[in-house]
Amino acid sequence: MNTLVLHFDDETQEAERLARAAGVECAVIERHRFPDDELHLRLPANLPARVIIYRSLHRPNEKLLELLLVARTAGRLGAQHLTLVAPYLAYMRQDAEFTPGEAISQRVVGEFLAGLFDAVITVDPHLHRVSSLAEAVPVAHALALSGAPLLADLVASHRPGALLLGPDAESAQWVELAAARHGFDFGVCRKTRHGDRDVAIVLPEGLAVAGRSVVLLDDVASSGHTLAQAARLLLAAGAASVDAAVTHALFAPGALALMKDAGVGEVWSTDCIIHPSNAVSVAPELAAALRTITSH
Ligand SMILES: O=P(O)(O)OC[C@H]1O[C@H](OP(=O)(O)OP(=O)(O)O)[C@H](O)[C@@H]1O
Repeated sequence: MNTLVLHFDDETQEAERLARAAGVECAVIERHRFPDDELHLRLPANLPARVIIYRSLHRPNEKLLELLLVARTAGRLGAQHLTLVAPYLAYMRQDAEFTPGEAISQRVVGEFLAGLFDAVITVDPHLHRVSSLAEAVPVAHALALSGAPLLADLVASHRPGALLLGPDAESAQWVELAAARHGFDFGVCRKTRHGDRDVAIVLPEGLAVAGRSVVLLDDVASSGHTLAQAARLLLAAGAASVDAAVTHALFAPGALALMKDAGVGEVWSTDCIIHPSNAVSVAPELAAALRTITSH
């Protein structure tokens, strides 16, 4: 055994899926919380040269400290090459100082991770003003995969003939990819964000939605307002149905209810973030990405 996947006990299934797909062993990191809230972690005592840490970084704050403890300990226990597989990568949205004094969290967290790991693999990181993951997380191997092909296949099997719609300009990349893969009709809305839970959306001009089965495709659903607002407009314009497919099921409390109230039917997601809407696993893609790193 020269490669091992390490994971925490709340992501056992996902880490095991990855280990199976990659053909490597996996082991759990034991975690105990002391009465004063400090963490006690315990890794397998003898580690191989290559270690992969599986940690999806939604609700990230404590997880980042765990990664510091794990990575430093893994190095002491014999690991020579550390890969972080973080299907959801946190703190990628704040990539600039929009008002003076703000932390540029993407840079700080990216440099923090680069100080711990030799390679980072993630899926659909929310990057805007930087053009590649390596710019945000300056490691030797920074790989950003996309959940869009998997979601496209899912939509093709559940809603053949659907009209695919991206809720904002950013989503055009995923909608175009999915449309090219299966020949869906598609369109991209315009979105203006006024606040965390306040977005205005304009449907694409001239796109006929009446009677169509529409599937909204996006990278993340968080408060659910983007998808809910798009669904309201589509149903008001005569769409026969509106479903939604997202890579990252962040879903803040109340988000799903909001979307259902707006008329969204099915909600599908990848297993990047564990959620009842998970309908497809990214493990095979993550395993393929791992192989490209280990071949170096
Ligand atoms: O469920 P919600 O709370 O509506 O959030 C989800 C939306 O937020 C993100 O875009 P965002 O509006 O942040 O784009 P921006 O980064 O360009 O502001 C993401 O791409 C979704 O479209």
